[in-house]
Amino acid sequence: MPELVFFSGTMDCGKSTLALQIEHNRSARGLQGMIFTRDDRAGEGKLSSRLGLVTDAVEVEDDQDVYAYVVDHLSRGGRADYVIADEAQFLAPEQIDQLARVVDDLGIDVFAFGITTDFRSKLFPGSQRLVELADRVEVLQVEALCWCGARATHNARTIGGHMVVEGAQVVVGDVDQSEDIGYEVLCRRHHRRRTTAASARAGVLSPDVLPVDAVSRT
Ligand SMILES: Nc1ncnc2c1ncn2[C@@H]1O[C@H](COP(=O)(O)OP(=O)(O)O)[C@@H](O)[C@H]1O
Ligand SMILES: Cc1cn([C@H]2C[C@H](O)[C@@H](COP(=O)(O)O)O2)c(=O)[nH]c1=O
Repeated sequence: MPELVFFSGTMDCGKSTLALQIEHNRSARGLQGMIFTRDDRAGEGKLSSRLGLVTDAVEVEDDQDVYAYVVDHLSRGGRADYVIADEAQFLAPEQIDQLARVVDDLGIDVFAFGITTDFRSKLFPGSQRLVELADRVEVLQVEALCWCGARATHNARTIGGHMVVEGAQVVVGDVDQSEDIGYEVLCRRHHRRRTTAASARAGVLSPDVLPVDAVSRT
């Protein structure tokens, strides 16, 4: 049975790498995939991994009907044995429904990759729809780590290394503290306390370092 699979995790946990491996393994066996992406850091029409691999992809536009795009490709004699959609959190909920239709009406596997929640730990609309519709949600095996060593489960947006909670939901960027605006993956405890690696180093007061009395009053 064809499936809609959502591979989800934090930033920097290997989603794009896995997407490229799936593409490599299938194309090595003569299958032809259709690859969608949106707002990859490497630029328009690219699917890239931090390991340095990159491939061409179809850049999904606002209001684009991805189901119609696949049908049009097939009707022109093209092949699509499977579909990959990276940065799927940036797709509109309607486009996720269209991917589900690719599975159900065309019998094609769709592998979607994306982060589930934004820097405020709120679901992206596209990811919410994927959780609602996917046959399977897969959490990646290689865990990204918080600075404290715990499994990273949340994405923080940082300015100058310090976590911010105001701003637009979509700001394309990397897990890079040298940039003005960057991202850092954290465990839930440190995301809740807004303690990034830089603020921990700077000894910024957080409930982690407050006296027990003070913690019980907060
Ligand atoms: N220099 C490196 N050596 C080994 N692995 C690396 C290196 N740089 C990045 N990685 C691996 O690549 C992962 C990020 O892969 P990527 O596919 O770009 O992530 P995602 O798409 O989830 O943001 C890191 O978690 C790490 O496992
Ligand atoms: C948390 C968060 C992330 N983004 C952006 C930043 C990156 O461009 C992508 C995630 O890419 P990755 O391959 O998973 O690292 O999403 C955003 O726009 N808003 C956010 O809140």
